[in-house]
Amino acid sequence: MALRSEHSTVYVALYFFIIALFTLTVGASGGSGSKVLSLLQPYDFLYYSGVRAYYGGEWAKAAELLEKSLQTKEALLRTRRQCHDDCVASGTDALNKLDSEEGSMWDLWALDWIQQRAECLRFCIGRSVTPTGQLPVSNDIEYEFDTRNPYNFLQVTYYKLEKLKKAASAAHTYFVANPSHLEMRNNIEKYRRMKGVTEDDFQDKEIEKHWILYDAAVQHEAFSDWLQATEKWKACVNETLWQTDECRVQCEVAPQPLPEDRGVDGVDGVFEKAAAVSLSLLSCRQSCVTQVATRPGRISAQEDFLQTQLEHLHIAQFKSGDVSGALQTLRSFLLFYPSDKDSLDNLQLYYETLGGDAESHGMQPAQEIVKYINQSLQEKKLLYFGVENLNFNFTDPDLWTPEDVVPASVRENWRAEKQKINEKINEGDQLEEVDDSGFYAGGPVPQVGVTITMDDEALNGTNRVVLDGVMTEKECDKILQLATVAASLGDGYRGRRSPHTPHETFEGLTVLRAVKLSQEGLVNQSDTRLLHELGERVRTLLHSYFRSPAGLFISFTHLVCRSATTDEQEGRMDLSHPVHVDNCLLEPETKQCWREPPAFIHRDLSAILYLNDNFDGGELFFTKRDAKTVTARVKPSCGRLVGFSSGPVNPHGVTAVTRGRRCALALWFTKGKLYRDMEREEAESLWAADGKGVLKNNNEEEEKEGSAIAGRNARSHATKERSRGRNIVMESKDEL
Ligand SMILES: O=C(O)CCC(=O)C(=O)O
Ligand SMILES: [Fe+3]
Repeated sequence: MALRSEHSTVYVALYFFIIALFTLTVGASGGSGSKVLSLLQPYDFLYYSGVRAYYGGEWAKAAELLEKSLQTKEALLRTRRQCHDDCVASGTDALNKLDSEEGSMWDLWALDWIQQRAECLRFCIGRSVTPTGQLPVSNDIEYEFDTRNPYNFLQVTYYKLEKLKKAASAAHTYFVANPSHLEMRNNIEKYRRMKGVTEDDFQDKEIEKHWILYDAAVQHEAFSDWLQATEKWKACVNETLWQTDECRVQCEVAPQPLPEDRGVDGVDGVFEKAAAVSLSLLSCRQSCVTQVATRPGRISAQEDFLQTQLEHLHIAQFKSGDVSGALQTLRSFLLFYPSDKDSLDNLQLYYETLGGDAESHGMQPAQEIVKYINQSLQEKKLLYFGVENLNFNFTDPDLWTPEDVVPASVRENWRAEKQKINEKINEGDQLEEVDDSGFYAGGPVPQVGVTITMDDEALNGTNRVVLDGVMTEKECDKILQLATVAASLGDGYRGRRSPHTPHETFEGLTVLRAVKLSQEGLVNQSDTRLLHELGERVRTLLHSYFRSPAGLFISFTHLVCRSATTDEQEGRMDLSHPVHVDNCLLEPETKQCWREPPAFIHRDLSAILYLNDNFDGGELFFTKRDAKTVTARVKPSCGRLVGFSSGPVNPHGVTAVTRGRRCALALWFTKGKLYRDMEREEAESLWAADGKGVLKNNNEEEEKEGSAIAGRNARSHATKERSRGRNIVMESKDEL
């Protein structure tokens, strides 16, 4: 990627620029140099120095500087926030005069107020931060911190310093924001197997509290624990409001780029310029809604984030018996959506239950929500005025904005855009059957005894196939046995609730884990070899059947068993695996599929090899892009293989497993060598290292067990080709 190599140039330029500024600052401070040094230094300078130390192999220094850059950035945000609060508290004088007798000089009092606030902030921030530390950082540095890249450097640095717990935490922190980073996933697996590292060490250092609360609330809901759910949703709403406020304050106190000057042709007088500055500020504040609602590692924000929380809170309160609380939350929600039919019906129901009306119960909407909405509405009014009359560009982050706030001309533009989207959706309907994966079903099946049971036509779709006879009964038994033993030994997934439904448990085994277990003599080695070989068998079959235009590499293999729990299973409405597409995020409403993380965007071909049929439910089904219209169903049985291209032509899910245990070997293939399964190669090299390996070790540079970590680093130099362009700054820091 061009961006990556550009970075190094940017770094060098940035480095000299910062050095020059830094030297000037320290030089100018003369005798009071020590005072300057005790102030907050520029965190971009610290980061850059840390990166330099990293490349120089000065690990202790690199760790110190990188840590300090993160801490300094955090301290800078806190300082600005504190100064904002102090200056707001002490700066009411000039504002009061706006309402006074001398109101005729309102413009001067307003300017006086602005000047006082500016002076207060300048003095306050200057007490804690060096002048260079106050300068805005470049977009590149912002990008580095936003994508948590300092943790990418830190994880290798800690590893070199043998601080494994810290390394595990840094790796995890980075991975949360970069979930499709394969090398980091591999590293994390390695840390997991290292002595002295425990599950608790995988801590996200940058985790935001509202996401913890959100996930906890959803969990409590899944288990119908309504009291706990209420508590968590309440805390989540408060935390979301607080985070939004934090973000909004930074719009005021952090340096902002001035709106573009229209140059020599510019006709802007002072008021036009001031209007542009104020519109930028308001737009920045509004964008905080999106910022707070975007999970790390995701590109898009969660729509209606705060409003969704209120809806959930309302239901949790009602279910836990707090009807007054539910009524108050419902009234808060109705401020956003005053004509929402379900909410109005519920409101009526509450009035009837409690008798009287809301006022008679003192149930006003929450004050914070009232304030939030009033503030936001006023900002939107100003912003839309700017859009209509001052050529300002503004993207409204909210869906709840009332129509009458938006000027007619802007609404007209929206309507035209919506029309375009509808046309696209219709196009999407027609495109539904078009697959641009490059696969073309219908090739030969090169294995004796394997038959084509269902093709595209029988499966009602594109690039889908069901093959039978891929495994013998004996082979199925062997792999089922392997799954059972591994689960009883405690694989990572043992006894875990399924990530998809609370009514099932989930066990999983990878090839590498199986090899390790067989090395320890805990499972049968021939079973492990079979597990490995099946990957190759399926690859050969599908490569041929789908007439794969290029090489096909195994990207991930997972032996997965789903078991019905002992709870009540009757009348289950949920799915064992909700409808999804394997390589993109399906949005059934628009029939779009977004190829962005956390989807596994490198997956090109999917395969599921079934091992048994002695369970109830658990059928695989394909749907249209609406995720509702079922186009085909497949009942699992031993040796049955389903193969399909991983893209948007093949949304699929699994019906609830209501009795017994359903086991299958899931395999994903990729056309990009870059994304081949490194764990598989590691497993192969373990066999080779044992001296008993008949398997080919594709990776000549791979080091032997015991120095596998160092080996990966050595190798990454030798395989620059593979990693180039994937890392922002350098190849070798990614993979251990
Ligand atoms: O087990 C199955 O039949 C399908 C599983 C699946 O779709 C997946 O893991 O992505
Ligand atoms: Fe899938």
